[in-house]
Amino acid sequence: MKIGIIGGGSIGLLFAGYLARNNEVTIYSRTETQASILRSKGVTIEQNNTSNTYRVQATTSTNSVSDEEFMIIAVKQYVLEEVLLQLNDLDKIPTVLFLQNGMGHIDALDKLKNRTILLGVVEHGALKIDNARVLHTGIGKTKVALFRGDKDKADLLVRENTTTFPIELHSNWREILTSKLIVNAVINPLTALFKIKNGELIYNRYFYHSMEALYNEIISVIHPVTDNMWQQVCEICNNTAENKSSMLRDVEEGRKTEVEAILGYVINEAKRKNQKLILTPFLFEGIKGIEDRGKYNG
Ligand SMILES: NC(=O)C1=CN([C@@H]2O[C@H](COP(=O)(O)OP(=O)(O)OC[C@H]3O[C@@H](n4cnc5c(N)ncnc54)[C@H](OP(=O)(O)O)[C@@H]3O)[C@@H](O)[C@H]2O)C=CC1
Ligand SMILES: CC(C)(CO)C(=O)C(=O)O
Repeated sequence: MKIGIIGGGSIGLLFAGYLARNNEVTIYSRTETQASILRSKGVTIEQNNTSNTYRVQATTSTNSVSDEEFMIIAVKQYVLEEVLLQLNDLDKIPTVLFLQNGMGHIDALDKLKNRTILLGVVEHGALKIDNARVLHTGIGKTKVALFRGDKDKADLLVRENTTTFPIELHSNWREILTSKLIVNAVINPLTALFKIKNGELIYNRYFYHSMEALYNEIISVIHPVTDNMWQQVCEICNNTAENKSSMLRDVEEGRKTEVEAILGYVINEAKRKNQKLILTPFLFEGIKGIEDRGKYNG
């Protein structure tokens, strides 16, 4: 199958490498510099002292899409609007899969003309090393569900399921996104503000208590869809113990974070339900403050 991936960051490179084992993959990167490196070197996935390189095609996202059957959108939520406008002929791709954290992208999907739209959540830890290499820091799952269109298209992706790159099909997109939202609302802001790897939230009893308190506040607004949500949060911390969350990495590199799509969404839901929150707005302001300080420090 021909698969396109928009975004050559941690998740884009991880998906490109694993999917290139059996498919023709093209990465649509932001810069021609990265595209040219990818064309000549391929994508290398490093994991547990092993390193595997896969051949891919690459071009920039300002070009028209080719004749891919499947397009995976692996950019941050806050550049999504710009990317969807920029990419010529995206409408022609039959199936598009969105992998963003948070819930900020859902409203934009109705405007798209693609026949099948899938939503996915990624529980892997992945860290881009350079333009062509990614470190697979934690094996998690990718959960995929149909937003609209043809369910058989999701099966095309699920057949790529392996032990190092598990892919599961779920029946309800809202359920998988809600669970992931709770995970990110708890893990990401705490790791970003405390400057710790995901595992420390469970190994350090003080951080663990902070995480429990935040979890209880978040689930008072966003009700879990499974009985074992707390265990799931802890399991993800454990599976990605050596990983820096995407929000911590954004903060360290002075980039904008996805806090608006994650905690911003929780705060809006609380307002809508007339609920008062304490920890969530505190953390939201803390992360926005760090983003703002980045601007002044150049
Ligand atoms: N990393 C992780 O462990 C996890 C990430 N996620 C989610 O996956 C999504 C992607 O995250 P992640 O891969 O970590 O983010 P990264 O910041 O590593 O990658 C995003 C990529 O998007 C590229 N990009 C930005 N603008 C454009 C554009 N106009 N055209 C093409 N590419 C563009 C960036 O290019 P450039 O570098 O040139 O600016 C960058 O390579 C996020 O929603 C994140 O929350 C979910 C679970 C785990
Ligand atoms: C699963 C987790 C918490 C992995 O770090 C993630 O989604 C992120 O960092 O954004």
